[in-house]
Amino acid sequence: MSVNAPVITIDGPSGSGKGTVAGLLAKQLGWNLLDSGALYRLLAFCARNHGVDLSNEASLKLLAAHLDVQFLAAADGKPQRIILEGEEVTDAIRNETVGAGASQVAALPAVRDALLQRQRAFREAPGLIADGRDMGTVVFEDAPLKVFLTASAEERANRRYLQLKAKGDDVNLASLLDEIRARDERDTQRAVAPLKPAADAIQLDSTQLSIEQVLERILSEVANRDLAG
Ligand SMILES: Nc1ncnc2c1ncn2[C@@H]1O[C@H](COP(=O)(O)OP(=O)(O)O)[C@@H](O)[C@H]1O
Ligand SMILES: Nc1ccn([C@H]2C[C@H](O)[C@@H](COP(=O)(O)OP(=O)(O)O)O2)c(=O)n1
Repeated sequence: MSVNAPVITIDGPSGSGKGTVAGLLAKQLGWNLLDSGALYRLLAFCARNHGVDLSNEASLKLLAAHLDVQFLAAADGKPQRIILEGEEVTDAIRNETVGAGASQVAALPAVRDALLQRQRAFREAPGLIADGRDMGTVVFEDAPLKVFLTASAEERANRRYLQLKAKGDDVNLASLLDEIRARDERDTQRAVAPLKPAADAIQLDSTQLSIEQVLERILSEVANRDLAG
C-alpha cells in the first residue's frame, strides 16, 4: 500500500451518481477504483448464500474478514467485474434486496472494522477514487479532495428505476422511492460511520446536473489542487 498516493473520495446517498462518476474519473485519470459499497453488498449476498442471518454480527465479522473476492478491471465503458468465491456476481449484487441487506450489515461495527484494512489497501499509486458513505469521514480522512454528491430522493429513485428497467428488472418507482428513503434513514442514523459530509468536503447537488457536468466540476477541483501530476 502506498499511503502517499492521492485519494479522491466520493460519498453520498444511493442513486446520487457516485459509482458512475467514480468509474469515469478513475478511467480519465488512470487511477485505481474502490467501490466500497460493493464490499457491503458482497457480504450481504454471501451471508444469504451461506445461511447467515443479517443480524448475526459475530458470524458476519468472520465472513467479512475472509470474503473471497476479486475486482477485475473494466472493459471499455463497462463496470468492473466482481468475482465472489469464483463466481461472477457483477449483476447479481445490483438490486434493492441486496442493497437493503448491505445497508443492514453496514450498521454493525464489527463488520465495518473487519473491512477497514481491505479498503485502505486499494490506496496504490498513481491514485485512488473511492466511492461510498464514509470514504472522506473515516476510511481516507486525509484525502486531498472529498466530494459529497447528493440529489433529491425523487430524482435518485427515478435514476434507479431507469437503470434497473434497462437491465430488464421488474421494478416499481414508488417502491424504489420508499426503499431509497429507508436506506437513507438507516445509513444516516446509524451510530458508526454514518453517511454525512466530511467537514472539508465539496458538496455537489446533481439533481439538475448531467453526469458530464458533475465530472467537469470534480475535474476542475482536481486541476485546482494539482492532484493529477
Ligand atoms: N447526474 C446524473 N444525471 C442523470 N442520471 C445520472 C446522473 N448520475 C448518475 N446517473 C444515473 O443514475 C443511475 C445511478 O447512478 P449510480 O452511479 O449507480 O449511483 P450511486 O453509485 O450513487 O448509487 C445510473 O443509471 C446512472 O447512469
Ligand atoms: N462506504 C460505505 C459504502 C456502502 N455502505 C452501505 C450503505 C449502503 O446503503 C450499502 C450499499 O452501498 P452502495 O454504495 O453499493 O449503494 P448505492 O449504489 O449507493 O445504492 O452499503 C456503507 O455503509 N459504507
